Amino acid sequence: MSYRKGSKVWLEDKDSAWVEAEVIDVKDKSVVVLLPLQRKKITVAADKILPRDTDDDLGGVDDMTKLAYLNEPGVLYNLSRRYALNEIYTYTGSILIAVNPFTKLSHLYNGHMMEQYKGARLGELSPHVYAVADASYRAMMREKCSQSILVSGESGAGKTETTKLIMQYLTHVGGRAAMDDRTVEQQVLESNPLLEAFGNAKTIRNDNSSRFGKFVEIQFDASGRISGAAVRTYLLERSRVVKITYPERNYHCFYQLCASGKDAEKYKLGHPSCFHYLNQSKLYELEGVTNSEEYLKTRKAMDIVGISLGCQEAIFRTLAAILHLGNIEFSPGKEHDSSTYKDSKSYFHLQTAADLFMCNPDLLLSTLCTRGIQTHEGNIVKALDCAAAVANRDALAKAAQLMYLFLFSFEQFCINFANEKLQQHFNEHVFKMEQEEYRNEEINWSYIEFIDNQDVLDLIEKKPIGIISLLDEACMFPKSTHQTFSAKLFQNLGSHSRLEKEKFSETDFIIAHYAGKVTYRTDFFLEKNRDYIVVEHCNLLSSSRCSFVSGLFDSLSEESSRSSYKFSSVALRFKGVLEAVRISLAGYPTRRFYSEFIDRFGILAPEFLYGR
Ligand SMILES: Nc1ncnc2c1ncn2[C@@H]1O[C@H](COP(=O)(O)OP(=O)(O)OP(=O)(O)O)[C@@H](O)[C@H]1O
Repeated sequence: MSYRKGSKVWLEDKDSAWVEAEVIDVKDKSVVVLLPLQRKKITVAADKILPRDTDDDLGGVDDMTKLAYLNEPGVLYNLSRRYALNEIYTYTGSILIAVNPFTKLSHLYNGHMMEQYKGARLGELSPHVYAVADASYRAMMREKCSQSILVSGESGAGKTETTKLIMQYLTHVGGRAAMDDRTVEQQVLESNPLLEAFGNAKTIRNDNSSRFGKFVEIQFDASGRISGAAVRTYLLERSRVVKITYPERNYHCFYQLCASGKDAEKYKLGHPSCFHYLNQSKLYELEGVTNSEEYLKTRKAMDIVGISLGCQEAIFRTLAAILHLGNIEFSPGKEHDSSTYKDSKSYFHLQTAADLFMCNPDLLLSTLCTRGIQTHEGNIVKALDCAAAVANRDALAKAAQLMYLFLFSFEQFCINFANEKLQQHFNEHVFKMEQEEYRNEEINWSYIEFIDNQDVLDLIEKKPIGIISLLDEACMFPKSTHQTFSAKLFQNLGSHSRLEKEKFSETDFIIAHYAGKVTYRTDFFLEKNRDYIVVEHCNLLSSSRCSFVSGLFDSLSEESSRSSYKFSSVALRFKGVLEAVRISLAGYPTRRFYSEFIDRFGILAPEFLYGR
């Protein structure tokens, strides 16, 4: 890009990312710019500035592709100008960007608005999440094939709210007339409080943060009416059950149950401050939320989605058992390095937890304080000291893992692999749509280059030599350790441009992902990949007469809170959006309606203009 005196530009800035500037002198490889707001002149390298749109439309544009310069500062500036006017939605072509308003914008979401967007072409009305939902509904009806809407963003960005709005819209256009029975759509919407009670918790960023991934499927019949729905959840953050720090909370359901009055009494529960798994953070209430009312809402949601009373009872009994389990403390036993319950208070919680789990208290105690080891001579039982018994207790509460020191790395690896897959899908999708548009407009164009992350995907999933294949292979040999796995990894893939060895470790590796480099600790990779479960815990849980327990624990798995933040540093926050912008930029990014174009540039070719 060449600049001239008077060019309006953006200058990179440590504090505010980008500031407005104007070129006042151009030298060989540098330029002198004036910062009008700061009233100073500075000389900077030419690659530190980017061109700025001079068409100063104060309201911003509703589609980024209308920006004269599609670059990061232009995109951010446009979003902020719109945000200032409460315009939270903006398109980038067919992608909708939503900026969380953190306040109720009731004029945006109501029956009247839904009617407005029904059947309207994408882009005809102001950008809105209803428009995206409508476009996919129409595409499904037209093409007779399934459609997917991907909602992504960092924690607190508004994914859950957006998903609910999409569901509300789809139930509006695809809903049936009210019947005397509960409708499928009602059940779909009503399942939200239920999922939130058991899978959401307060975090630093979000009072109601979903600590699990969610895949919502809504099925329609040939006439476009909703015929069924399913919600699949995965990757619950299990470590939260046993460990929380201020100002976060454990899962909402625990506080709800403690505030449930009679039910709490039945399960010998009291104020959350009495329970180790809840009192580590000393924060029990949420602003604007009453735990006892939320409990009733959760129960109602359970009724609506058809969970029987018996099953509801089993679920809450299990939750109560977990809280009692957390209060069992240990002291050294008679033998060296052994442990037992500490005092009568701990015994009370042990007894209560066993009652609630519906298992034998002696079996529960031995499960907590001993560990079976397989040897050539057969099985032997090893006593656990107090610290190990505590870890074992927490592992039982989380229902699988023994230690969580480096626990997250494998999950982080899986999540980032999924992100790579999504990124590839996203690139190809945007790219294909560009192609299609050029074809429709009969525009000559040449192949657009875009960031292809196939090499990262090959590194991870290629057969027979990729990280996953090598890991699977290592898991088949009982003598493998994470050291032998890492050695094999570097031996086979050490020269791959996306893989590096961590300098200060023999076994950690680094992957250069599309969004940046991430270090993985391999310590628990093998165990995790084998889906390691402490045998004693399985035995205890399967001895339980409560059928729900095994189901609940089966479905639990870990999610790394670290990883969810990893890809969301400020610099990477707009990665996906900017990639879409980059693809547009490589093609024909500036789009004007024909009439607008003639208005503005017609004067340059009057003969052509008037000839028409
Ligand atoms: N469209 C919206 N209108 C008003 N408020 C919103 C909107 N979207 C999000 N919010 C507010 O932001 C909060 C966080 O949003 P949400 O829980 O949807 O984030 P999330 O991306 O799902 O976060 P997490 O990944 O932590 O679960 C909501 O509780 C709500 O207060």
